[in-house]
Amino acid sequence: MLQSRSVVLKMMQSKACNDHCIDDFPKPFSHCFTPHKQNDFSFTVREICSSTGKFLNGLKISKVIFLGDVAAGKTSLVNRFCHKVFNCNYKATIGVDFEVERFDILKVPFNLQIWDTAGQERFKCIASSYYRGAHVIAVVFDLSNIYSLSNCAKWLEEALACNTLRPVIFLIGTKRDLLSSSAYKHVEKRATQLAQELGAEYWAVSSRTGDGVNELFLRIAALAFEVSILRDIHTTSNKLSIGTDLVTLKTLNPPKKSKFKCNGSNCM
Ligand SMILES: Nc1nc2c(ncn2[C@@H]2O[C@H](COP(=O)(O)OP(=O)(O)OP(=O)(O)O)[C@@H](O)[C@H]2O)c(=O)[nH]1
Repeated sequence: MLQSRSVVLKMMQSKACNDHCIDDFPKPFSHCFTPHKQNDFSFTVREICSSTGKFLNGLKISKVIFLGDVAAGKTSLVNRFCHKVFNCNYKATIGVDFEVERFDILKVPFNLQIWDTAGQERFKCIASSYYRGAHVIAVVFDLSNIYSLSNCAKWLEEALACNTLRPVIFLIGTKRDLLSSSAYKHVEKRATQLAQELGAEYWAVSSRTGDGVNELFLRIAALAFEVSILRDIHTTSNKLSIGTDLVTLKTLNPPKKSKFKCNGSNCM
C-alpha cells in the first residue's frame, strides 16, 4: 500500500535510530562476490561530509527498487528490515509498496526510498512504471528455487532499460534458512557466477531468522550514499570547474556494457 504524503514527510524528517547510523563503511557479504572492492568511503566523501557540507545539494535521497519472481521474498525482506517482523503467510504485492528509511551516514542525514515491486506477471505493468530513476537495483531470488535465479537477468535487463545512469546492482538470495550447507554451497556457486556476469554484489539472507538483513541494508545505504555524494561533487565541480575524485565515481559506476547476454528465461 502506498504511504500517504504526510506519513512519508514525517518519516523523512525523523531522526535516524542508532542502528541506522553509519560511520564505518559496511562490509560486503563476501569480498570475493562484489565489484565494489573499496574498504572505506572515499577520501573525498569523508572530507566533504566532515566539512561544512557546502557541496551537498539539499536533502540526500536515493531510490532502491526490489524486483524478482513471485514469492521470491521481496516483501518479507523489506518488512524484516523496516518493521522487524516476519510473516510466514504469503500475500501477493499488488503493484508496489513503498517505505522510507532514515539513516545518518558520516553524520549526514540520508533517506533511502525502498520500492517493493510485485513479482506477479499481471502487475508487471504497474510495477515497472516505478523502475525509473533507481540508484540501486536489488534483484531478489529464492535460494530454494533455482528457477527464480534463472529469471534474474531478465528482471535486471528490464529495470536497466528504464534507467539512463548505471545503478548499483545487488543479487540477493533469500530463504537461506531453508537450505542445508551443502545445498546452499551448490546454489551459491551458480548465483555468484551470475552476479559476476551482471556486475552485481551478491548476498544470501534469511528474513525468517533475520540473518544478514540489517547488514545488507546498511551496505545498500552506504553504497547509494557514496554514489550520491560523488555525483553531487561531480555536478558542483562541473559548475565550478574544479577537479574531483572521479576515479572512485567510475569504480562505483562501471561501464554499462556487460559481457552478459540474456536469452529469454534460459539465462544461466
Ligand atoms: N523460510 C523462509 N520463508 C520466507 C523467507 N522470506 C520469505 N519467505 C516466505 O516466502 C513467501 C513469499 O514471500 P514474499 O515476501 O511475500 O514474496 P514476494 O517476493 O514479496 O512476492 P510477490 O509480492 O508476489 O512478488 C511467504 O510465505 C514468506 O513467508 C525466508 O527468509 N525464509
